[in-house]
Amino acid sequence: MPNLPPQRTPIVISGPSGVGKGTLYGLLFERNPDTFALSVSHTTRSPRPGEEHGVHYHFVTKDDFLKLKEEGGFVESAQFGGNFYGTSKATIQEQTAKGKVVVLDIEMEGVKQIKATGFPARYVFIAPPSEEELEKRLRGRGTDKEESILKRLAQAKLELEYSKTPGVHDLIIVNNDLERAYKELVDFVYAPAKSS
Ligand SMILES: Nc1ncnc2c1ncn2[C@@H]1O[C@H](COP(=O)(O)OP(=O)(O)OP(=O)(O)O)[C@@H](O)[C@H]1O
Repeated sequence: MPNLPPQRTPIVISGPSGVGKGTLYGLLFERNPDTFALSVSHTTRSPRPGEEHGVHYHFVTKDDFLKLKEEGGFVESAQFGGNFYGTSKATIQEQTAKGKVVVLDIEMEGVKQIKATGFPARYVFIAPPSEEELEKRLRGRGTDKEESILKRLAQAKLELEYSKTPGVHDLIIVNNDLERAYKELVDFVYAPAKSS
């Protein structure tokens, strides 16, 4: 039986690359089966080894991406590291219709766009214990070339700055100890619905 949270509002998880977002919501999915669905983004970047179309991303051509964007098919889209990324409305609607709590893994510009549209969501920011530790994790992960690591670290500084803006996020979790960070996430996600 799915362990459904009292609130079913989609959860937007953001934070610098390499901070452990995927690791954290991976645990959420694993420990609460059939409850959550990751919103699969569209991207024009090439798949990394092991990434599958429709599972990790919808891999599309630049032309197809721009056409969907023009049609207003994205709740957010951004260009990062020379590629386009976006979350399609249809993807969120399909998963919500299936009864899932949708989790969106979104970078900073996307967060700003979704907030501007007034899309109902709960915003969680994952912060690193320090910039040094973030660099260590990015290198330790072994998926990125040096140039990409440097770009991600520069972007991380901007994201950390933005995360300090009051009222942007409903919860900020410092991902130091993984189990403690997980507990903060799960307590937030399963918090009783607020009566307003
Ligand atoms: N609390 C933690 N302590 C130590 N290492 C961690 C912790 N959380 C995650 N990591 C490690 O940090 C690396 C980056 O994690 P992950 O790939 O989940 O980051 P991400 O934020 O999803 O990155 P991206 O946005 O680039 O996909 C991984 O090697 C992961 O195992």
